[in-house]
Amino acid sequence: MAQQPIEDYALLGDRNTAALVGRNGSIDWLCLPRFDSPACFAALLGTEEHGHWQFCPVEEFETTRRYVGNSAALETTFTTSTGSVTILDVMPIGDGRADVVRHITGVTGTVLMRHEWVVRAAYGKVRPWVHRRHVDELEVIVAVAGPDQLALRGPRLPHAVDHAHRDEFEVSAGDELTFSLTWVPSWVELPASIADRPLIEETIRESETWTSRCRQDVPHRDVVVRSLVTLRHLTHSATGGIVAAPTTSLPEDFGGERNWDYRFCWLRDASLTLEALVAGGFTEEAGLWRDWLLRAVAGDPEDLQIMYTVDGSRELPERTLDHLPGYADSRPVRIGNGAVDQKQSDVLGEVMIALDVARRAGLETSQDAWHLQRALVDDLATHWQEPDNGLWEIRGPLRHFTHSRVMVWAAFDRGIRAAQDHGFECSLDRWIEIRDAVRAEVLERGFNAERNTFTQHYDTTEVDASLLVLPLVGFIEGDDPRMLGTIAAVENDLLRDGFLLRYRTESGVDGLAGDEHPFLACSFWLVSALVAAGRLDDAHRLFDRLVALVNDVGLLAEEYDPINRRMAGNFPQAFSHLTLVQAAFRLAAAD
Ligand SMILES: OC[C@H]1O[C@H](O[C@H]2O[C@H](CO)[C@@H](O)[C@H](O)[C@H]2O)[C@H](O)[C@@H](O)[C@@H]1O
Repeated sequence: MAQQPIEDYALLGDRNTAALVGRNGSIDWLCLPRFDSPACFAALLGTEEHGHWQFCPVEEFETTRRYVGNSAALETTFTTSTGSVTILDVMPIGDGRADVVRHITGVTGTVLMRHEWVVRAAYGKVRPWVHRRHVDELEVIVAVAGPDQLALRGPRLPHAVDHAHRDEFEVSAGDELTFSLTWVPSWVELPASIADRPLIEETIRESETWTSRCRQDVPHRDVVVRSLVTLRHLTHSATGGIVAAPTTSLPEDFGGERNWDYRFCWLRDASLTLEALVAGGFTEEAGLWRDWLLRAVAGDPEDLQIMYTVDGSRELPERTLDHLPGYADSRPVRIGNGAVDQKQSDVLGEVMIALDVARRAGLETSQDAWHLQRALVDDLATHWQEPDNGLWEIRGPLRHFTHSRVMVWAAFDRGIRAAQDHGFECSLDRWIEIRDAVRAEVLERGFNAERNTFTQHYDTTEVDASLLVLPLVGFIEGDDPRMLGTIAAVENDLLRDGFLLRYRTESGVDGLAGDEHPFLACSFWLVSALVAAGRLDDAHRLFDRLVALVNDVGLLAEEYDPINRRMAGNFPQAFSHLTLVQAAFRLAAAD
């Protein structure tokens, strides 16, 4: 099987797009030029035939890897019985182009290396037209398919065999070889190679400078910093849009149908990412995203979507890619996301909280920004009582999810706060009336006195991990007896081998076949809720266990399968990393 375990992948990125490279030196996923463009390497969801780019020893080898400092440059070391070799993989920040540079260095002895380059357009479906030509007197292999042009450069280029390009060569201690892949539109002249050392070093230095701003006093600072770097690499630098993950259809249930495309900007995930970045001291990024938001949701508030593409476009129709067998045979492989048309009433609450957090961190608010927020909250005031699909995007009948109702409360609460603190104009009395009404409604209909817990929705006694957010957004004190009861019920019903499920799939609430694994963001929310409840030792213990789940280069998927000890779902996922950061800062504040 071409595919590696999910945790065996590492992320490369240039903040326009991202690649996943395995411990076997194979880049199995790369969408060019943007996160949500079609993949040219799609072996992650199929076989090597669907596109990959690999350097590795021919003989048996062991792998160790690390990111260079706090950068996204990855150094992989292969050790064989005859010697060792490192590969430094980096994606320099491009301007209208995208590049992957792979710098090979012989460290000890001599190692026979294999090189395999298989390019496929349209997610592994289309063989491009591949030819050799000279650019600036150097030989280049060029692959062209429709709008895409890819050029492979290097000191020795592989040979065409069976619709792939292959080579073998020896690397001895002290040898250095640099290969590069460049993408530009097919109608543009190929630019010069970018594979020079100063540029790689500049890319690394820039990241070191960026991360040095992260405060020192957080537990597991190295893991927190890697999470922040990961969130940064899920942010599209030109537009400020933040993707939920750079992959599609890594399964929540191996062999099952719970496979979704996360290469889009959810208002919820992006708002929470912004809060995490602000908590880490990165206010500039918050400004970039705030401007993205203003552009994306500009227009009639009634047309607000729960997600957009990274440039703020509205169309992301869901369809299946039937030519791909899927990761571990998990089908269908989906691109686009049907949840775009859902009603998720929590979203405006998350947006208003993020904008509040950004303002408090010193980000200036313009009257234009306020007018937009006021229009959105005013619109909510006309339909705040309606049921929705909830934050888990449940594809069934609309319900009154307690978490959604609380986030409706939060939207009004933060709007009122902004108006009172900054003297902004709004229908203050009406907003206060609704805020208080929705709070009273949640306390009456979203709380089950018999079980002493808040419930998943108004017509059930089931619980849901999203209830842990209630004290975190200020709806209720963390040590209120109703919240202590909710934490106890969530722990009782949803802990699986010490990690938290979102909800019990057996209840049938999501209408999908199969099961899912503990959802890492929910487990980090439990850490934060335990801090708020004053159970600091428990919070630290859980945080230590969760942090131990990161892979060898500090990355987390959406879910974790504690039985088989493997990651599940899209990877790396912003939700997991942002809740890790938030939990770390809450622990730091409480210590
Ligand atoms: O579980 C079903 C849903 O799963 C995806 O949504 C999840 O990921 C989103 C992005 O991180 C997150 O915002 C949401 O809260 C999660 O439930 C998928 O995108 C949905 O289409 C699917 O229904």
